[in-house]
Amino acid sequence: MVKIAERRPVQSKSAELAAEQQHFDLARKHRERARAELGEVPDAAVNAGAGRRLALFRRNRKDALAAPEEQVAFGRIDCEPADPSADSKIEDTFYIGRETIFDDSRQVLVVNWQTPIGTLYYEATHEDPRGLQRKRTFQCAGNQVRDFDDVVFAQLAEAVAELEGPDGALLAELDRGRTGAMTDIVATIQGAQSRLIRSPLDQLLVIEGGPGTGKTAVALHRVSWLLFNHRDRLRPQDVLVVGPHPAFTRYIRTVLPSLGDTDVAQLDIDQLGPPVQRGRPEDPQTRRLKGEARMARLLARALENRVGTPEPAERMLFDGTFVTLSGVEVAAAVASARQAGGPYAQRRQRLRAQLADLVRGRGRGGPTDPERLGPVENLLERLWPLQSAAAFLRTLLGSQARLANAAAGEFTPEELALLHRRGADKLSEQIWSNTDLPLLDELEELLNGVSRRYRHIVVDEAQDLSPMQLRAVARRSSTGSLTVVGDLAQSTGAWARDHWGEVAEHLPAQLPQVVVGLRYGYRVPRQVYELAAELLPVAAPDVEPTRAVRDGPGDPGVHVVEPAERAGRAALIAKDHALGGRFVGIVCPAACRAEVEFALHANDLQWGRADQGELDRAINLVSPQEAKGLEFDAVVVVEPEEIVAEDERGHRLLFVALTRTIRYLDIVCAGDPLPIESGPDVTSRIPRQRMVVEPDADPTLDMAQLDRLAEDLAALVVGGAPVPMWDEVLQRTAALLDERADRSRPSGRHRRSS
Ligand SMILES: Nc1ncnc2c1ncn2[C@@H]1O[C@H](COP(=O)(O)OP(=O)(O)OP(=O)(O)O)[C@@H](O)[C@H]1O
Repeated sequence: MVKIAERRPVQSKSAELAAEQQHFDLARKHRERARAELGEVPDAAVNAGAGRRLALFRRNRKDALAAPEEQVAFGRIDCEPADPSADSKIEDTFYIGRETIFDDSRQVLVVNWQTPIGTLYYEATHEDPRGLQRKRTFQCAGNQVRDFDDVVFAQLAEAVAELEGPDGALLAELDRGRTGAMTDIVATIQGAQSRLIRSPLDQLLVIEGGPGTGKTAVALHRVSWLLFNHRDRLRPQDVLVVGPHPAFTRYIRTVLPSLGDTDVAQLDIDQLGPPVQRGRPEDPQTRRLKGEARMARLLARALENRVGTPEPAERMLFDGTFVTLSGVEVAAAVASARQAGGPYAQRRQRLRAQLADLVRGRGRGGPTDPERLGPVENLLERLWPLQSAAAFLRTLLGSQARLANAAAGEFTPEELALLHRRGADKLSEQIWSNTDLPLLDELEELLNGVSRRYRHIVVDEAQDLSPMQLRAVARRSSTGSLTVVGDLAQSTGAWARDHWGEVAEHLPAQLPQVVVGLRYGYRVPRQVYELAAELLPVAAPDVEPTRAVRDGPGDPGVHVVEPAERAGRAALIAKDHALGGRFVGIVCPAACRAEVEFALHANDLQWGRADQGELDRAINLVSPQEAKGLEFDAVVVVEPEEIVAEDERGHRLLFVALTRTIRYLDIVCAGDPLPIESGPDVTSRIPRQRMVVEPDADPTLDMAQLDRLAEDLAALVVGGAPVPMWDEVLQRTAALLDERADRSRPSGRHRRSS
């Protein structure tokens, strides 16, 4: 089954490299043979369905194979000989790669990283070598072996106390330039990470750890490992990965396919609810209230309150024949539908069937033909109205009386006032806030039952989710098997948490709940982490700092400037990094957003917008909230005091902003670069930069520049207001421009062509 190699005599490194290259070439030849064979499987199948499944199987297998130019293996392990005293010492050597490769006599040339043998590669340490003599890590260019590093466990045990520090391969990997897409880490998974990746399926596993400890990477590799090792119980379609926002989901979406797992659903938390128009802002108090678990009870009661009471006699006319049902018998049918379990729509069906039976029963003469039961439908609609989640919620929030009825003493009048709002005249024009989405999802469940359930769910950045959002996750779990990922020191927003128990209490409880931490920081360079960690005593005193595994190219740059220079300086620093070929993130608080966009534009720079799920430019503009989970080669943090002011747990938000870089950090500010003392209310002392757009036309402005200016303005409008308000924004903009034109040119108004 496995390749057994003769113990090699000690060779020169170049001879060893040549031998390794020979093995790599051989394995590649057989990988290509396997690829060719997949293309040659005959199409003939017993029927069309089987043919389609066969074609899909072939396509998936082919997609899972690494590209022809990719290296066949990234490591090798040499096991201790079974009998070291025997004369002819034979050792087992296994090459570890992304997929198993056989030669044509079914000898294994490369072993898949997800197998128990692959696990040895990641988890052997000098303290517990797990029967290994040596672990070899290859450095390759494509399939060409350039070099390798060996860890000989016996020697290592003598030489070091701790193996979890970075090895050469890991450092090289961490120094790789970033793009807008996360990549897999199969070649350099660390021991503690490996243990989490292959930890049992049947549990609710919380993976916690500081920024850049690899939580997301581990959770995604865990999905791949579980899919491989639990093929009998888990198919890709049984797994859901939930992220905090669209930019994050886009950022991670290629990792699983690169591991060969193509059909795993990856959604951001707001996609769990029904698809509706979003963009309504919500004040923090209402946001907090709408996230509370008691909202679920309010919705359930409100729905039950919609069920009507019959008249003392319900009279219906069927093709000239009157049928009368007594209010008592109809009420009994309603009561039995109320008591029946299941979603509202299902119980409505049950009531319909009961009413139909009643009108046909005991010689009453009601029609048997379902087509002719119109009057029953009318009664049903009056007693048990059919409704969509959106229509129901709009009506409920728009009615003080309905809210008060559903509150059942569980909400104060002030809280009900926070919930009450006038809905749009038409349902199609209703704009929903993000906090409405879990309410809609809850209603969808109450009305129709959840449509899709998964056997394993990963929830990333879970520390911020409200109880209502967690319920939306929980109801999609069919087994209680979850991987929950997060960092309490990065927990901000209306639902900032200090304990994992506050999250887990809203998740399924049928399986054991286990919290495990990762302690080594792979992303953030030591100098940057040390600066950011100064916030921890204020931001999250109970959270243990991580240990950064590597140094960065230098200390963070701190640029304290006049407010008027702030945005321009940030843009120029970002530009310099981008010209150096770096992937740049400008983490910018809302208060400085307009000035930074203006400065980028003035410098002729294009930028990606995380709020539109884009991280596709060399320079990307990201809010501190959107920055969660993301990383860049270089990060420019604008005005830390404003970031602190943006959230009740503002120091945590700043901690997030400062820990997004893998190499360079620049802070550009007019206030304090590291406002440890300040709280959310102190920023009034930072002079605000007011943007002044002079209406005088630049005589050199050409059509292309005009178009670009228009595009930028349009992007501001799109990101700043919901679609139905665009006209309003544009009219106000026009009025402002008129005003400016009047002020600067007393003799005339600027003219808009009609
Ligand atoms: N074993 C590893 N080998 C190579 N790179 C790694 C390893 N572990 C983590 N990384 C890299 O470190 C970076 C941070 O990883 P990841 O985003 O998973 O961290 P995180 O703990 O989820 O961070 P955050 O809390 O900021 O979201 C990523 O670029 C990831 O690829």
